Amino acid sequence: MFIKVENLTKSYKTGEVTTTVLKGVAMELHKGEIGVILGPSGSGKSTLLNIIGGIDRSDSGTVIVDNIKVTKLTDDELTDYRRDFIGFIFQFYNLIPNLTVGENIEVVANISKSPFSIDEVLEAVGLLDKKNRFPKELSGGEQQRVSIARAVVKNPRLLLCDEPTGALDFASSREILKLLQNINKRFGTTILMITHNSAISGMAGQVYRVRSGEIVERIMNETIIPAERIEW
Ligand SMILES: Nc1ncnc2c1ncn2[C@@H]1O[C@H](COP(=O)(O)OP(=O)(O)OP(=O)(O)O)[C@@H](O)[C@H]1O
Repeated sequence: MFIKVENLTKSYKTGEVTTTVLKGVAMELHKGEIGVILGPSGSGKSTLLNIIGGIDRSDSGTVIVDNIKVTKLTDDELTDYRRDFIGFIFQFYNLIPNLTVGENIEVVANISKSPFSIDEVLEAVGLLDKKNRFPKELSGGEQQRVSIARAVVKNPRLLLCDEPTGALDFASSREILKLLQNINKRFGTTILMITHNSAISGMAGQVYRVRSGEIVERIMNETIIPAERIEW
């Protein structure tokens, strides 16, 4: 199993108040698969994704990604794990405004162990002709495509997407989902994506529905819907 999460718990303490965010979560995902985590706001989706990606730590339980016991890593090992294995895509693109599209991607390629070529990745996201533009000269959908190229260029073993279409209109969202499906096919990248939009779940091999810090449903899709056919 490529991702294996067992009995994961996490609480946050603010002053006297303790909020239990994950209550014994278990999930798994095969190599090369697209998984979706579906659930309402505040249900613990980002916390789960961040622990899998080594941005946050659990209180107890285990996360194993490609045979790496993430929950046992030291802080330094977690930094290497994030840099070498994980690509992150967030709702907001976090591009560096005074660098061009090409340079935004190059920054990541330069610190990667076995990066893809910048032009190959830009071509895959359909932005090769905009390589010398600055982020502010692009639409929101195009900026998100740059952030996908930036996450993919390092040749990550796992791509983690937190509401990647959250800031986009329907047409741009569908383009982004199509692109993620293409990246999964073309580079064989395993993708785990958070959304609160249940229409998106059709494009995934597996869907985990989260409610109040618990997995309440696991759906295995026999047929995967091409993103261009998704409607909402
Ligand atoms: N650093 C933190 N300190 C305190 N509470 C936190 C922290 N991070 C998250 N929480 C709380 O944990 C709960 C789950 O948050 P999380 O972001 O994982 O949910 P989510 O399902 O991703 O929500 P959304 O879809 O709104 O992003 C929320 O009640 C949130 O307020």
